[in-house]
Amino acid sequence: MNKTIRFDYANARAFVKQHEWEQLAPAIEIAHQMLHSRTGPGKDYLGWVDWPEQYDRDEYERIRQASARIQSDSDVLLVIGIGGSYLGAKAVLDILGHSFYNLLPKSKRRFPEIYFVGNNISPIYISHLMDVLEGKNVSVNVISKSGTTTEPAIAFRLFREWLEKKYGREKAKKRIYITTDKQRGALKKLADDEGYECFVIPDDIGGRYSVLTAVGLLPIAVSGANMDALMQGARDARERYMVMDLSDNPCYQYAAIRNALYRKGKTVELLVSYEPQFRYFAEWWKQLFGESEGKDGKGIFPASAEFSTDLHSLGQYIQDGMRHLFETVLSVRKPAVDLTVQEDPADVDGLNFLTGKRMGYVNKKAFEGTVLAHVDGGVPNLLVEIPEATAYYLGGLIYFFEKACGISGYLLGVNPFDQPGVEAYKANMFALLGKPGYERQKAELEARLRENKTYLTVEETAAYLELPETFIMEKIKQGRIRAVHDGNEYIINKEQFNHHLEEIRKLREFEDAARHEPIPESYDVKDED
Ligand SMILES: O=P(O)(O)OC[C@H]1O[C@H](O)[C@H](O)[C@@H](O)[C@@H]1O
Repeated sequence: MNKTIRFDYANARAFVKQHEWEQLAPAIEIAHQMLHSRTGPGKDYLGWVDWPEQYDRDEYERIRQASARIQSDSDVLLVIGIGGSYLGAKAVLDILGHSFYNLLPKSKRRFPEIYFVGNNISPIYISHLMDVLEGKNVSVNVISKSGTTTEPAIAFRLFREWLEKKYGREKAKKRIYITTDKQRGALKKLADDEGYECFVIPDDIGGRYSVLTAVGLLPIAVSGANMDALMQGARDARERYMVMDLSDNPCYQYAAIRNALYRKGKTVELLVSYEPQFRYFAEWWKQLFGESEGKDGKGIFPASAEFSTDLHSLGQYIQDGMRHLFETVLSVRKPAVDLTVQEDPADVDGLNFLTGKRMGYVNKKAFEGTVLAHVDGGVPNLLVEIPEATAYYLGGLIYFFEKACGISGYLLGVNPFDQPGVEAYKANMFALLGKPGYERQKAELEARLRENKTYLTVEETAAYLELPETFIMEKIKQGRIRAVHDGNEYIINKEQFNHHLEEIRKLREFEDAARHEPIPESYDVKDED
């Protein structure tokens, strides 16, 4: 009989009155109904609810076969994707794998090194990764539901070229695996045209809910992790967290208590772990809750911390700073490996009282002491504990948070399954990059950018004043515009000279008007700082 994931909110109960808790029960029931009868906002994105039961078995088999192929013909798998298209796989790999897996000698490693890329726009990151690939056999899994996300698309261009250079176009095709929409999108079309093997992100599962689909499963399978156990864990969790009754459903209790805390000003939730292997699980969780709840001017801000590391940096704030925090500690009952503290005859650090103690035990005491201190400091503490860091419990944990997030979003009164706010920066970025169709926005945004700057280069000053660069340069050289050398270029402090910008413009008008007459010597735009 499998053990269960434990949720304990005893260290938060002092912050929530009994009637506040009881009053949430009917709201939980409504949220449960909305989710299960598919009547709430975002109802077209509830495919994840029954996915652990209803996933496509044929595709699952194809994932297994593709992973075996990658394991046999590749030293490296590159996983290209961003947000929901990489965080889940990275989280699972980090927890189930070796902390330094990619660096292990080949004799200690049975499966390919795995690197995640296309999750930033950093040329440094990509060129450094290319250095690592020298002399290695590489396969690529490109993951994008929309197929048009900028970061993975740029990375894919670069690595596709890299593969084609190394293997030739035809052989490269056998090393490219695409995970995208079933029918639509640029990536799907490219995959069909080129004959890349394709896996599906179902229409009714959003990116942040997709880790148990091909999105997460292919990289997870390549890493050698047990995807059957992962799915079984999620399946059992689905069953376990189906109960509508708040008093008997830990998943709903988590949703309820965080909502109760939010209502009284605890607007930041810190997901805390004492194992660095959970770092990316927290990143996955942050996207899950951040994109699901942060809208309509509402939502708990999901943040994370790693203890005891961050107790030496953020610890002061958590203990003593603004009281808008609560913590959810993710704990593993039994560490996968343990070490013993050695005796030091000189006892220079005074720690001989720990001699013979297991490090896992010391970590546990750090955790227990911290919880008490933080609760005393006014930080409610929740605990989510898994028996062991295995694929089975991880599958359950993923489902626990996915469902809690959906319910929590409904309690908050938002659509937990859309993310309209993510588009704003994208539209601006496209406009600034000159994407066709964005011409009007481009001019407006560039004007705003110039307006918001303190320092302008010659080029920016020229654009700002709509004057030729040569004119600005000439006036700087004549000493009529004050500028300072910054490396090879001049920069102009716009704020300092703001009241003169108009005069610089006039200077130009004078010149234009009196093209044949000299500019009056007395007109000087130089000024005190
Ligand atoms: O899978 P993709 O379509 O490339 O999307 C990747 C990510 O980017 C977007 O900006 C969304 O906000 C995320 O929810 C999504 O996970």
